Amino acid sequence: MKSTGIVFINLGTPDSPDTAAVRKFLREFLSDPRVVEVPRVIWVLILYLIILPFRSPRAVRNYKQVWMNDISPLRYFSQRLVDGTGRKLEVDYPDADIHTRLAMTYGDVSIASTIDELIDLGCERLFFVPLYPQYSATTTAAVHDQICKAFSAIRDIPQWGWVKSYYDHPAYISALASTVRQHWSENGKAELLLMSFHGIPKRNVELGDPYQAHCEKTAEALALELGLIDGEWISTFQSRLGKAEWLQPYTDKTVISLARNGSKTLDVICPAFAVECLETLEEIAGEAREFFVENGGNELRYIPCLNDGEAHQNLLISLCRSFLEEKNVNFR
Ligand SMILES: C=CC1=C(C)c2cc3[nH]c(cc4nc(cc5[nH]c(cc1n2)c(C)c5CCC(=O)O)C(CCC(=O)O)=C4C)c(C)c3C=C
Ligand SMILES: [Fe+2]
Ligand SMILES: [Fe+2]
Repeated sequence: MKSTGIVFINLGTPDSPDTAAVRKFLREFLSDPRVVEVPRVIWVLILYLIILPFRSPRAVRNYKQVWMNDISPLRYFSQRLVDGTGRKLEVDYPDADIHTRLAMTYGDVSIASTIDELIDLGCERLFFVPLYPQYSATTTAAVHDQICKAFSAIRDIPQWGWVKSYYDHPAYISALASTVRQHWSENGKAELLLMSFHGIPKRNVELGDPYQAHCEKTAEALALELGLIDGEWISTFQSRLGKAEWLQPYTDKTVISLARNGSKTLDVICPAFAVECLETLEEIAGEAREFFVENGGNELRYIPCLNDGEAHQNLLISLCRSFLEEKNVNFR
């Protein structure tokens, strides 16, 4: 088998929880036209005059709350996930020469430099796995853009493939269901399971982004797998930015209204996030929990992401399998 490079890609994260690093990360991320589809001239003004000066200090405070010694949770768990999956791949494919890497869409390590490194190592085949179960132009297409941009500077492009989405993959749904069952066995079952997905602007969906439909399919498949009936689960969208309408119902408003209407216990899972990050640890396990309790709830129990668990590693290997086992590649 020809040497194969497998690149798992996550969003990116600041190098440290200080103003300079957070500003640098937000500037790169929020300058991508895939992420913010506002006319450039207007957006540059908003970004440099409002978002970066006012959001960065708040983001720094939030990142400080979740930082793990010298590393962000997103980088820590993503790296462990990729290292564990790489070790498993060596066992599953002992005769193959497979190199696994973690790359980030924004910040280090970039997709372009990872591609260069793998080609230098002799990889003739490359496979990319964006760690986003649900496709969105804001995340998955941004990864695709960078892969193609990197290849545009390369003369002899390797054979390559990618995973577009895996929102209803049986191994993904069953891995999520196992974490929920594990949580129930340790903590008991709350009155309601809330599945909170990262939001995107509503307009993106109206323009054809399939993200909302993918999230709904994940939520329905997970509820079905867990045997939950209507009224025992709900799905919502978190992390909105700016004044425009984002996908609804909003997680924060839902958590508050559930508590005000008498809910006492709530289990929350964030299926769109492969690993823990600011948005799960600070926004859900921190802020949403406070909202729930301040408004009359007793307990919001956060269910961890799939992180570097074995079920997640097996899922990623399933996503790579057809590419790894393809026999008739490079017809030349
Ligand atoms: C799960 C998929 C994600 C989608 C879809 C997504 C869309 C999206 N995000 C923003 C703005 C921000 N996101 C931020 C953090 C963040 N976003 C994701 C994932 C998705 N984003 C992750 C995994 C993280 C955490 C990164 C980390 O370091 O832990 C942030 C920065 C933090 C903050 O200030 O809240 C912003 C800003 C937009 C505008 C958008 C779609 C239009
Ligand atoms: Fe985001
Ligand atoms: Fe957030």
